[in-house]
Amino acid sequence: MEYVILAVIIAVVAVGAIAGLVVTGRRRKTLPPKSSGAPLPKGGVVAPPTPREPQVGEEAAAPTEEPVQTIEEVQLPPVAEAAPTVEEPPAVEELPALDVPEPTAGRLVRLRSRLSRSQNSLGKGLLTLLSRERLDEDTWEEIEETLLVADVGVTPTQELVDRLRTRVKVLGTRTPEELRGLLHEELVTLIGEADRSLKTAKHEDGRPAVVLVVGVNGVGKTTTSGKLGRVLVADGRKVVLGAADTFRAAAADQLQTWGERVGAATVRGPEGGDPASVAFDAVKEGIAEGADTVLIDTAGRLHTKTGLMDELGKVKRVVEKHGPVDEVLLVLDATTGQNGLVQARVFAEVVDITGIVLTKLDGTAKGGIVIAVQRELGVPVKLIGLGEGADDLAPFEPAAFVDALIGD
Ligand SMILES: Nc1nc2c(ncn2[C@@H]2O[C@H](COP(=O)(O)OP(=O)(O)OP(=O)(O)O)[C@@H](O)[C@H]2O)c(=O)[nH]1
Repeated sequence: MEYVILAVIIAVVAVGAIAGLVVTGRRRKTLPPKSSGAPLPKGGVVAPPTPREPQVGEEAAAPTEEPVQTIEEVQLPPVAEAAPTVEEPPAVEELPALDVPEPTAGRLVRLRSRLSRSQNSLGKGLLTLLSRERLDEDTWEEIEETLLVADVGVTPTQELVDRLRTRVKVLGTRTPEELRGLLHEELVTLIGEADRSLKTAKHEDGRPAVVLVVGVNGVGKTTTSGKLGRVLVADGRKVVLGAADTFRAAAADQLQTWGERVGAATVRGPEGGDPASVAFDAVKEGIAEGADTVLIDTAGRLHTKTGLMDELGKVKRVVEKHGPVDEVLLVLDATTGQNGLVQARVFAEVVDITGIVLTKLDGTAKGGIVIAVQRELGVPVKLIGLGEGADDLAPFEPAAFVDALIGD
């Protein structure tokens, strides 16, 4: 019996011990993992903590006070505008290709043969006379006459003959090369040095240079304005033309055609309109377009000096409301000789001429007018017209001109 009681006690103790072990093992398994020191996931990005579920018995969080909007207050997103209807692109009008004017440098050399009439009478004529074996008084008189007929003018002719006489005497025997060199030198000296550049560059304040082209009708004024526009375009300038010769609609058409060929805009007014107003508008347009040069063709169809004075004076005054005029170019027809000089004097009294353009030098033996007109007015010849072609206007260079007259 004592053994039975002992066995029961041992059994109870054993069961108790086993039960204790099972409970401890279960508790260990439910312990939360230690958060501290846990390694970061690759890339160093820590995921945001997941919100803790509210537990029963915990206080509910106070509600956030969101303003309640009425239906009227709700802003609706703007209604997308109706997609624009796709318009057909306008038919592209075929524009005529613009001319590319010839470069201005070396034009006189290219056109030298156009001076053939002056070459024969003035250049070659003088050389033949100077090459005579005996230079007697008669020969010197012939030399003088040749110069006068070529319109060199009385005073310059006298000067030249005197210098030639002295130099030929000093020279003694004369070879054709020596004579050519001597005559070249003396003619260039007679033409003289001057600033022949055209003031056509834009001003520092952005205002375009303004060039007035003046002269009587028929001298080639409009043609010269057109050709000069091309010279400027060839030199890289942006040009606006002003057709202030409102007496003849054809003159404005003519100028516009010249402009269109090189992409220069032309400002014109009604036929018979106020030339000063067209000139003013042309400069205004030039400023608006950011042009380098505004070239204004004026009218010369005036029979009285007072009329001319009034009109040209007004054009200049009105244009100068935009700023000073940079060049006033007087166009003269070389074939009219002394008559051209009379016109030049009248114009010089009305406006300050800054340069002369001698046209039609290709059609005359009177190339000496270049010397006479400069002397007469004290204004340099800046350009010469050597034909009716678009690029037959050349900057005047004395040495190249004399070369062309007497040959190399
Ligand atoms: N041979 C030659 N003809 C020229 C030259 N310059 C102009 N002409 C011609 O001279 C003629 C008259 O030229 P225009 O430009 O109409 O003369 P304009 O002075 O403007 O005359 P208006 O417009 O009537 O006032 C035209 O047939 C031109 O082709 C030149 O250098 N050589």
